[in-house]
Amino acid sequence: MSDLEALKKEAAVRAAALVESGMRVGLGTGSTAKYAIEELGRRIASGELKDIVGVATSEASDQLARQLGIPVEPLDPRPLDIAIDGADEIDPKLNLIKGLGGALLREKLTEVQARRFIVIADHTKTVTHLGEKAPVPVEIAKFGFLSTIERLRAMGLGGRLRQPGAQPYVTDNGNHIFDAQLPESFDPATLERQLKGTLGVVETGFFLGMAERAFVASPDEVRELTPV
Ligand SMILES: O=C(CO)[C@H](O)[C@H](O)COP(=O)(O)O
Repeated sequence: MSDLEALKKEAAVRAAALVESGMRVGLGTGSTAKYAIEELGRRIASGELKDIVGVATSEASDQLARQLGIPVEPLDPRPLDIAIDGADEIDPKLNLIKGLGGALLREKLTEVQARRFIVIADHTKTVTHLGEKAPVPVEIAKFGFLSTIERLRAMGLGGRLRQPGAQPYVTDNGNHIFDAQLPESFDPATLERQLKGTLGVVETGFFLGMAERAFVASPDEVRELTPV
């Protein structure tokens, strides 16, 4: 395991330690969230955790959780006790960019319902301002997606349709993703509102004011961050 992977796992184990028997838990998506799901599976297998219910934010996490003996249920209106997930960027207020893994819609639907939303990451994900390193993924309806992209470009956004191969990327919800390059200076909440008001946009990768704390692992220590 590389040093970076070891750091991601360390952050994930710290977050998974917050899960107690009987909790309903939002299960994130991505390479860091995978370590948290594995740790929950380990704690269940050892008898340390009982009666956990997971709500998975992607088909991949659903499958992994079931393989590890974590009971999985669909999202319903009941609150979740906790949700644990990775992020692509984390600013000092714990505003996030998420969705480079493509699961932003189910992640936001799940994590907004969690009493505690805990972010896990290695130190490369921390930024001073959102957009420093990552684009913001914007999930857009497949129908008319080129027209939606025109509307996004007309707002002054650069970026491109996510297309890893011959065909555009398709999310678990059957939509496409436009990875929008963010301007030098912008207000995330204003841009989020504008994007959500744009015809064809399903959801954005801005997760603003949602995270309670983050476990961020650096080579020296795991730092526990709360919004500044
Ligand atoms: O938002 C996500 C998936 O939609 C992931 O949480 C995010 O991309 C971070 O992934 P990783 O832990 O693999 O760096």
